[in-house]
Amino acid sequence: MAHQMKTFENGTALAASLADAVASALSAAITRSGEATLAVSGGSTPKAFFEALSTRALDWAKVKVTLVDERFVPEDNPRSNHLLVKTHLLKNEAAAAEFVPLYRPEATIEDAAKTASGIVPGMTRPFDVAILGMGTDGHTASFFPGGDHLAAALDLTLPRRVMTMEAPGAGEARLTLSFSALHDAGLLVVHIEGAEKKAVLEKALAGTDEQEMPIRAVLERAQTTPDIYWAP
Ligand SMILES: O=C1O[C@H](COP(=O)(O)O)[C@@H](O)[C@H](O)[C@H]1O
Repeated sequence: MAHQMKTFENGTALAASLADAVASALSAAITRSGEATLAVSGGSTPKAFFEALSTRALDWAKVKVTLVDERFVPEDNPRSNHLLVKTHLLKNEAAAAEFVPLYRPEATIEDAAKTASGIVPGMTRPFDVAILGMGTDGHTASFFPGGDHLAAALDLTLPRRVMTMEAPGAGEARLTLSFSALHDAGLLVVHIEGAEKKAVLEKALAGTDEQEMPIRAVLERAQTTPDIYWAP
């Protein structure tokens, strides 16, 4: 299993180093292509990283930001990942970035996924940067164990798209980027913190069943070797 493990003394040091790496990758993409794309995860882990990244000086007006996954809830819902990104990332220097949400106020989540697939960045070419998280059940993005569309979400022969996912451990119905849209990002990061998640990662690295622990798809089959950022 190929991956780079980057270990830090604490979450603050991790956040600063990850923000520097992401800012550098986005700047390089802007120099190369005139624009850059960034997909970020939600949850509780990325807040300090978002705060640090928001202060990094780069041409944010040329950066499109979207989410790796989202609950099917509007932006003002406290469980919205959009709200998290708006509160902690889209400010300071990063206020100039364009945010493209996965959530769409359509009648059904299937319609929302279809609409989002036509709009969000990363659907026609690889993301410049994708930051994944991981739950203690071994999910990443909204690739949940027992998810109704898990097999299709992890199938690299299927097109890049936004998909729907329902799973016992997911709470609300989810919108998620497919693995095909994430695995070849220019910079692919798995960001985890705490002893419990380190133990989950070690368990994932010791086995192969992706249905049991979908993070294994990233660790085993991503085209881009993931950098794993961890702090206690
Ligand atoms: O449900 C989610 O959980 C994971 C991990 O979240 P955390 O709170 O344990 O950091 C996250 O990566 C994903 O984007 C989110 O929707």
